[in-house]
Amino acid sequence: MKILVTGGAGYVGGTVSRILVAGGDEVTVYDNFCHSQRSAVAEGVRLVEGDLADRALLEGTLREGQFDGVMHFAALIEAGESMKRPELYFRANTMTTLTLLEAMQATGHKRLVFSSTAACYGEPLSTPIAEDARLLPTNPYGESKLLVEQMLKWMNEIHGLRYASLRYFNVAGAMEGYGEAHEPESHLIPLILDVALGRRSSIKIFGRDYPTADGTCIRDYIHVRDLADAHLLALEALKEKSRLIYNIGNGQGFSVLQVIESVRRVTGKPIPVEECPRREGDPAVLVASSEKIKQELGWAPQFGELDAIIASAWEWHQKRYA
Ligand SMILES: NC(=O)c1ccc[n+]([C@@H]2O[C@H](COP(=O)([O-])OP(=O)(O)OC[C@H]3O[C@@H](n4cnc5c(N)ncnc54)[C@H](O)[C@@H]3O)[C@@H](O)[C@H]2O)c1
Ligand SMILES: O=c1ccn([C@@H]2O[C@H](COP(=O)(O)OP(=O)(O)O[C@H]3O[C@H](CO)[C@@H](O)[C@H](O)[C@H]3O)[C@@H](O)[C@H]2O)c(=O)[nH]1
Repeated sequence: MKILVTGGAGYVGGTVSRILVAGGDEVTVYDNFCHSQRSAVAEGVRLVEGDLADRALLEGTLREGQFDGVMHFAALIEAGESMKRPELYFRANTMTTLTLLEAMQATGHKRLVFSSTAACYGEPLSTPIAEDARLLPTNPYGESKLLVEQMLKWMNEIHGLRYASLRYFNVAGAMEGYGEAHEPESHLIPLILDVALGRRSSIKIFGRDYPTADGTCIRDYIHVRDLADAHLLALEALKEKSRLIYNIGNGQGFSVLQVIESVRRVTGKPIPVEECPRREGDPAVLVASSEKIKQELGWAPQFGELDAIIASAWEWHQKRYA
């Protein structure tokens, strides 16, 4: 298949484009490198350097490529930053996606896999969270993605756009030769691994006063390889189905302190911590029910154990900074 991958120089888009290329698909990456490096682009893909806001370039790329599907990863991704600069997130995530949808409509592209997020749910009323749970984001990042989901619903109903919205929980881990390196890094696991490598002196714990057993936030960590598989299944399913919404998580929650303990076990390094106030906009607990995609598409994640996910990230992190 011919696939357009927006944000293909990033962590998840870079992983998925490598898997697509390895499977024989023809991939075009569209990225402006605002949060990534050119060197992260997979070998064997065509690269278009550009901003999603550039309607003419986007439309030209689509018209020329005549893709079988679009995978849309490009976005700003920091919930914490979105609490300080909400306007940035609505422009970068919501408005640019509208530009993409318009360009797809103008060029006859009908299949989209969209990177949505657990942040659409906000503070859940109960866990694990199913897809029909209340959608009430606690930060503008989540809202910027929920607005896209609402646009997608109407583009589907009125223009027949076929889409899959995958609500990822916390993505982690690495595959052979490629892993998580955000620019700049704000995510818990790579930051703790930096401490293990001696690149940082300690890890900040954002909040010890949450209503959880140890007082720190709980998240559901999903291996990037398993997440990538969900994308391939969703793209394939869109040949038959027209509107898919799925949670992608492991169904098990780990607190910030448990993640730090896991890194200590896996790396054998002491990890000094620094207790800090809460980061604004963080929900206390986000744990997925992913039964729907398992039942409907036969998704079967391979990495159930947090230690295994972290071990894969650790292997890659050490090589990257060797
Ligand atoms: N990493 C996670 O835990 C997680 C969880 C839930 C959802 N998501 C979503 O998954 C997607 C990928 O996340 P990631 O972790 O790979 O992030 P990332 O920052 O590594 O990748 C995003 C890529 O998009 C590019 N980009 C951003 N804005 C652009 C624009 N306007 N035009 C062109 N390129 C642009 C960046 O340069 C970068 O290469 C995002 O949509 C994110 O919201 C990620
Ligand atoms: O230095 C740090 C960094 C993070 N945290 C905490 O660790 C948890 C995980 O944080 P982080 O790794 O930044 O991820 P999230 O803020 O949970 O967001 C991720 O996971 C969401 C889905 O759950 C996605 O929507 C986002 O794109 C993705 O960044 C949160 O409770 C943070 O408060 C710390 O205590 N110290």
